[in-house]
Amino acid sequence: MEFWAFLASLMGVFAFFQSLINIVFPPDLRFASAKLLYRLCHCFSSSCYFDITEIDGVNTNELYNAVQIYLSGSASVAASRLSVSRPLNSSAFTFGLASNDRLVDTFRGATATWEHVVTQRQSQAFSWRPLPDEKRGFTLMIKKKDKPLILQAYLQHIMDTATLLRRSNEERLLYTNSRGGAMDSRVHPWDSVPFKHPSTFKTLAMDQIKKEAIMADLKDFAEREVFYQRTGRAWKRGYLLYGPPGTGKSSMIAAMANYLNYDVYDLELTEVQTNSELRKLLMKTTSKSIIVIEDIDCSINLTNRSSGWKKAMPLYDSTFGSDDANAGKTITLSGLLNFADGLWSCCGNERIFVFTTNHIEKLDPALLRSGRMDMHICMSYCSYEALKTLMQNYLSPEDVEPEHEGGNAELLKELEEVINGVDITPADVSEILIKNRRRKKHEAMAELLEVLKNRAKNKGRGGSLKAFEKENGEEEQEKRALGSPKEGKEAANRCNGKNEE
Ligand SMILES: Nc1ncnc2c1ncn2[C@@H]1O[C@H](COP(=O)(O)OP(=O)(O)OP(=O)(O)O)[C@@H](O)[C@H]1O
Ligand SMILES: [Mg+2]
Repeated sequence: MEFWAFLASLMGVFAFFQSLINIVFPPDLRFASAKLLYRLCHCFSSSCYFDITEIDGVNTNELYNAVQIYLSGSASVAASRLSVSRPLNSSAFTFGLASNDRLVDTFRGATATWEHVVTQRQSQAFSWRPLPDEKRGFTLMIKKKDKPLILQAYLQHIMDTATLLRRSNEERLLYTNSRGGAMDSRVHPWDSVPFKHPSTFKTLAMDQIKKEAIMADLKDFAEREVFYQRTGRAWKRGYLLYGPPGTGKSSMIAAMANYLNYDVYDLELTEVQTNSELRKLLMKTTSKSIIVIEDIDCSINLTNRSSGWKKAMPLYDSTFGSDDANAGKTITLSGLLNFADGLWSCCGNERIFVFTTNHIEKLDPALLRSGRMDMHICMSYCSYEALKTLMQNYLSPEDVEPEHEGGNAELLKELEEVINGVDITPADVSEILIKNRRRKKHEAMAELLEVLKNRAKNKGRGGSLKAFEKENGEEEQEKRALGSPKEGKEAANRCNGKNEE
């Protein structure tokens, strides 16, 4: 009984104080005073907080991704509750901090507490820019006294560690631009899968001098951040790969990516509607990546910027009005050049642009002009040197050594003589070797020789690539190897092994 009387009097006191607060602080004032109280507490608090959200305005926040990777390393040992995932096609498990869970990290004696904050986004009735359903972010809490000492260095340490972790996992990604597929394609315009192309410079069949020049160029690019900064140049490089189908242009891109450990962005230009869309895609690529536009002559008409070219371009045929009327509504050559070369191309660092084409003669001179693409690389028909690489790949290394016991020397000599007069792509040679791989090695080589001889007989061509190379001497060869910019038609003729008209 006494207990109930006590409880009743306690509730009476509570009600009295509540009505007193209501009288002294009207609702407006109450909110303001709560805010004031919060600020006061904050002033006297010894901690400070930083929010790192997944989406920063329109851009994906690179720091958020870096924190996620960085914490995934320590999360697996330190956190009590983890999210574990295995991305599609990936070979590794990824640990992450579960929603609203915490993890304590230390850096140079200072303590940093991380919290992964995931909240539901309020449903959007209509939006020009649909956002994901969940709002994700990390909150970093550190002591105020540590702020000047560690903040800059700690965040940089996170970025560097995340890069290292990603590279050591060798989980590089192949991105492609999605359209209409994903609901949030405006926020995440790139879809990605792990990049696992096995092509390397070792397996790539081409002339050794050319190959080494390209590798040296790539290495030089990747190692010369200071040079680019000192000379005021954007840290990017452009390569134009041209040549007949099946000569290894795509394989070369994969070899480049594997050599430098870069991600690959395969840009499908026909999926991009406007120049501004192109710019946005570019903004959402990461550093240390290769941005590829394959078959550039087919993706967009780049022969001429005058009105004549539109007729030839089914993609734009009906949609085009006057240039002015359509400015900004369609993708144009100048938009593409800005993408690869203009101010926008510099958002981000250490990026390589690669364009490929089977028809260099169709490209606008603006795209070929000196300095636009740093290197023009002709991928041409199979030379004897390239043939040897392919035989090493598909047969065995010893088979291409003439002095090898059991001797394929005769066959090799004949192959060398015949291939000089035949235009055969590495893709065709690969096919023949794959088809015959179950047979004895010398039988596979004999089969290849047979095919080459037949081709030489049927074609009876004089102006093969090799003949052309011999005619034009070493100097010309070298220029072509490094691809000094030149008119497209001229370059195409050389690459196709024809004499200039
Ligand atoms: N230079 C090469 N070295 C090694 N393999 C090659 C080479 N060229 C072609 N191949 C083989 O032929 C296949 C097709 O080559 P690839 O796709 O790289 O040619 P491409 O030049 O990109 O052709 P396209 O112009 O049709 O896109 C590859 O899978 C590879 O096995
Ligand atoms: Mg290709």
